[in-house]
Amino acid sequence: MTAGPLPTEWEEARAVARAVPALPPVARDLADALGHALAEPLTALTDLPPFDTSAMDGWAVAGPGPWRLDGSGVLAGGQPEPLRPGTAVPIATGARLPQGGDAVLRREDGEVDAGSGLLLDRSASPGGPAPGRDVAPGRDIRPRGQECRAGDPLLPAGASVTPTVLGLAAAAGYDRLTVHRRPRVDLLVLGDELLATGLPRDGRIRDALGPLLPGWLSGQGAEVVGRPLLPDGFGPLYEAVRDSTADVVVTTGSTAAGPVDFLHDALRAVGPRLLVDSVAVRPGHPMLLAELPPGADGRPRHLVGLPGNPLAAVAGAVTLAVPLLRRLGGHADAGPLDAVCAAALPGHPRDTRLLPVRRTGRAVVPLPFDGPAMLRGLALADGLAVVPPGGAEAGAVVEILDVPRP
Ligand SMILES: Nc1nc2c(c(=O)[nH]1)N[C@H]1C(S)=C(S)[C@@H](COP(=O)(O)OP(=O)(O)OC[C@H]3O[C@@H](n4cnc5c(N)ncnc54)[C@H](O)[C@@H]3O)O[C@H]1N2
Ligand code: MOO
Repeated sequence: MTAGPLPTEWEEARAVARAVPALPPVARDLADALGHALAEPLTALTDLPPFDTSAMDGWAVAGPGPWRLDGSGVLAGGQPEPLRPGTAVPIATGARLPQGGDAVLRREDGEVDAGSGLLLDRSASPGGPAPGRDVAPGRDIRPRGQECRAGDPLLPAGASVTPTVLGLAAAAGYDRLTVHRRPRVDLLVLGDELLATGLPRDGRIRDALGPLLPGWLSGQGAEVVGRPLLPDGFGPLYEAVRDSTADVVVTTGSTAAGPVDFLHDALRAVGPRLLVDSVAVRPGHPMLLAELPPGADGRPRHLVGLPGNPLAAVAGAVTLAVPLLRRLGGHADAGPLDAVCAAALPGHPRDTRLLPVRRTGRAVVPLPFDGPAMLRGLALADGLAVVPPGGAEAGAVVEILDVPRP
């Protein structure tokens, strides 16, 4: 009997997966930039606000009141006439403040005197008008440059482009962003026993990973380009890996030493460098990471081999595929997310364990149905707890790995 490969420690495996350079920068329209990472810092192209702006509906006023009304009003998007001292003009929230205007009197604080036609500030006396009181200069004005000046750094390179980042970039004047290219992934799902539709029958079961993994990986910035179900056997797997032009090939199943586990043979034939060949983690220990021969652009390509048991495949995805894809896509590390254990989390005697957990308040509890072939616990989970060898006691702090949500 031959001994298996020496497993890589779990933290070390994550570090190996992260040790890749980011893919090259590309320009993308805002509408196509979501989920990418910024390849350059986001710098304001304009002052924000770009001009002095009314923060409220009311009147723009010039100097102390009472004020004579002048003009029909300023709406957002309009170009106002200058205001002379002692005059006021109706103004809408977001409208540009007229030159000479030094405050905004809110609609609910002002009253036009029926006799004189003058605008009075009645904010000091809820019972009635208080002629002569002045709204303080600067009141309810958003001054030009309050949020940023043109040239100010808004976000560093490596920031992930979220919906909020798209909004900020648009506000700051951008039509296009320079982002890292998204890693392209070929997902190869292996196993003659797998059915794509219908009920399990005749010893065969449904493929759970074809439906599960694309959403998980694209949520990490990857573009899943191919996802065939491959039959067991050396030939189909070898050809699919050899012919793939994706940045990353992700396989499921065939990592262990069963009679139809051809992944190691196929890899030997393609000629990669094995970077990780099994990890000291449960479930998922037969996972592997290999550097494939370079593609047409000379860049290294990678293969992540995930075990076939579905929860073990997810453990492999979060350990190897997620850090690799985040780094290829140029995303900065978010830093670990920690939580307190509300109850003891069971561990493995020697290996790290990744355990589906649910949040209760600010703490986490383990979920049942956490076997390597099960997804029932994970489907209810808020995250995967990283449980050290021997387990974690109630009150201990553990790292939590995110699970995707819509
Ligand atoms: N003698 C040993 N046997 C096994 C070991 C071991 O160390 N020594 N490790 C076990 C562990 S742990 C795992 S995990 C699996 C890894 O197996 P493979 O990666 O080779 O995967 P398969 O043999 O193809 O399948 C395992 C299991 O998972 C089911 N499967 C596969 N793909 C899917 C899918 N897409 N959707 C749903 N279920 C899937 C498959 O039917 C098998 O039941 O090896 C253990 N054995
Ligand atoms: O570790 Mo296996 O990966 O238990 O299912």
